[in-house]
Amino acid sequence: MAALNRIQKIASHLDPPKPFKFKVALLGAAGGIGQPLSMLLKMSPYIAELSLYDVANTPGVAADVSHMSTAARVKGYLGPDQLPAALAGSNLVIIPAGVPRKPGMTRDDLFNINAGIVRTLAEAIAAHCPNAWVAIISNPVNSTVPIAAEVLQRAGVLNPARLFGVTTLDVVRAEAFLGEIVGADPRDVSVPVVGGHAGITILPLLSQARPPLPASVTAEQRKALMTRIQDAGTEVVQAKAGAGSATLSMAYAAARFADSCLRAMSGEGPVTEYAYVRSSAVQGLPYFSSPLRLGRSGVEEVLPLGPMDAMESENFEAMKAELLGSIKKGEEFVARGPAK
Ligand SMILES: NC(=O)C1=CN([C@@H]2O[C@H](COP(=O)(O)OP(=O)(O)OC[C@H]3O[C@@H](n4cnc5c(N)ncnc54)[C@H](O)[C@@H]3O)[C@@H](O)[C@H]2O)C=CC1
Ligand SMILES: O=C([O-])CC(=O)C(=O)O
Repeated sequence: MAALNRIQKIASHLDPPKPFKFKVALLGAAGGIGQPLSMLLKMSPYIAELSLYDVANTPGVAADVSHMSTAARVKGYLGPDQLPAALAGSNLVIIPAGVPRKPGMTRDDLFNINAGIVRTLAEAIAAHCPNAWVAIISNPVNSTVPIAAEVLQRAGVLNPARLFGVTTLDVVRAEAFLGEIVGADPRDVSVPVVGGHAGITILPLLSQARPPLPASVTAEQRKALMTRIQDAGTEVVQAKAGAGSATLSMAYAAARFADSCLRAMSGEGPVTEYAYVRSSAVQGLPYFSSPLRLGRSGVEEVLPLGPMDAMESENFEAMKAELLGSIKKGEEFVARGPAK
């Protein structure tokens, strides 16, 4: 027994427990993404307090998740009156609040409802946790991130190094699909995915994939893989046939993104992650998803996109007008002010 205790003591010294120190707020916690994401976040070794906010059903979700035997303390908050308390002291705020697509819709078709939701939530963040890192999942991401940025800027608290559009699901899908093709564990696969988060603005850089695509893959098959990654959200929307869009894979992707943020905040850097951020990576496009080096203070460096082959360069040029249009649409929405 004494020997076992000694071994346990040595082992815990070699692998010290993670600091359970951060408060993470999840806005939209009772939804299709919010519920499985609540569960995954409750398992994070970095989270001391998990704040679950929604306009419906949070007491049940919070009660359920709080019974998991992991360290994070869980609190549920319901409705706008409880939003300030949900946010106060948060280090990271994750936002999957808003409506999802149905078959036949584009992400931009969600703008009219989700733009107002993101604006309201960003106003509350500016007032109650202005230094938090903010990760936006709500679609259309290409516009909702500029909306949040404009709100935070008008409140005088914008830190572009801490505002992210979550595009991790595009990377996760690229890894899964390439893993299938090359017969590798997706965890050993890497594919940069840059640009934005809708249709052709999603640009997988297959020429930089590791392991590389086999030489036997034809240009046509390469193009088909690129298109599948770009349309993967629609693939799920159609398969769910009216019951929503990706929720489980999105929760997985968001948990992975949150883990990267919390590792970076903890100083366990350098952490490399992809996200849609305000940057000067591409001339004429104030927001772009790039590989990022994250550190304690947020984005410490926007990393280069790297070389593109002819097909990728063509797509890169083709996406620019659409991405800029979506950015401007978000910015103009905030400039117009609330509907009278
Ligand atoms: N960035 C990405 O890669 C992805 C983004 N999405 C987007 O995520 C969003 C959420 O999707 P789901 O969870 O499937 O939708 P859902 O409808 O299942 O859940 C949304 C939740 O947001 C809540 N909500 C609505 N208004 C709110 C407000 N003002 N404050 C707080 N909560 C509010 C609802 O009560 C609901 O619980 C959609 O806009 C969807 O398009 C979905 C998948 C991937
Ligand atoms: O496609 C949708 O509407 C949801 C989404 O963003 C995705 O799955 O990538």
